[in-house]
Amino acid sequence: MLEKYEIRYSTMIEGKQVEKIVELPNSSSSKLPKLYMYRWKVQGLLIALGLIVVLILYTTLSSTTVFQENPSMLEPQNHSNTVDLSVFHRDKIRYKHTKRHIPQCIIIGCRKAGTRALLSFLNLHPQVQISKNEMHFFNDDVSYSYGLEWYRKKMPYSFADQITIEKTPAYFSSYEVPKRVAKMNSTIKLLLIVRDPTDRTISDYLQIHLNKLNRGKPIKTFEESVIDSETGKIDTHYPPLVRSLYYQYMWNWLQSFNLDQFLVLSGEELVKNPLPELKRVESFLNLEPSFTSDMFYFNSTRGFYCIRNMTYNSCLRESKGRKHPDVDPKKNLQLHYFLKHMKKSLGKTESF
Ligand SMILES: Nc1ncnc2c1ncn2[C@@H]1O[C@H](COP(=O)(O)OS(=O)(=O)O)[C@@H](OP(=O)(O)O)[C@H]1O
Repeated sequence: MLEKYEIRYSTMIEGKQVEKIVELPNSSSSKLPKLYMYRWKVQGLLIALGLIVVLILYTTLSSTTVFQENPSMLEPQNHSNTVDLSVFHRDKIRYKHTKRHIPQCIIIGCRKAGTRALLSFLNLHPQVQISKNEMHFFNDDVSYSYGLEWYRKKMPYSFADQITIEKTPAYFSSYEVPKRVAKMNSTIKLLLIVRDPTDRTISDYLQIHLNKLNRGKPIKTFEESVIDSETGKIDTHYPPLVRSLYYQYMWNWLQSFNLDQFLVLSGEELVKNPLPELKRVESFLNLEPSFTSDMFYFNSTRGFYCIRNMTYNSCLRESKGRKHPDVDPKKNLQLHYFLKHMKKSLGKTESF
């Protein structure tokens, strides 16, 4: 610790430069040296004060703003479709009094049928909050073992009058899932989007094929994958094929839920024109009519409808809408008949 303090200064005495040193006394009456002695303590105190101010600001702000897009909350009394949603719903604002809720609606599948597009479009509705990630809660034993509270905490914040929607396409083809979902909420609403089984199978194959290619694993053509090289017959255990047998999964779901709890949507219709399919969802979920055609535009480069926003337009990632390999099922009679059988499965499922 410093005991002595001195000030050095130069001055001119009789034309000569003279340097003078004045020693300062180390007494309690000297304020400058005292402050200098305590400068670390003073700095520490200032930093602590700064941190307290930041903490107070953070707690105040985080309790008043949330990542919510909700025009109905901005205009609580006005739920009519005359509200210009393009003005409201795109602003993400965090609100007080929001909570994480267990989903009241789940998009259960099908894989590769347009589940991401459906979820993203539904997210435009002011009364909808979506879980952006696939949760795989009901089909993964480890996740399921964490319990419902774990699942709830993964959900986005929402207002009491909003619906939380989760999508995990693997739910549809997982045997255990219907029972587990029913145990959570036996009156839940379920959205199922289906697609022509042949296209869905090829899309599913393509996804697996590209994953293998990325990991440097051996790859096969579509035909090599669906036809067993030893028997020359259709490999009825090939997962992409099995996953297109919608009817058998639907049967399993109907053991746990009533038919009126499902809304079956068409993947093809969603691609052609999303609005009518979204209107069907709106009325199925008893939501205020809010979807309008100006929310979407057809992007000719992508070949799909995309979301029109006030500040930006957004399409789904490039991995959605890949170019399919040239498969001609008619070249293989067995495959042709198998796929025909699958189409019947689609017909039965769509009639639900
Ligand atoms: N608007 C829009 N934009 C892009 N893609 C669209 C859209 N609507 C539907 N689709 C179709 O969605 C298919 C992917 O389906 P999923 O999102 O269910 O796939 S996944 O199971 O989540 O991997 C994807 O399948 P592929 O064409 O086989 O890639 C698309 O055809």
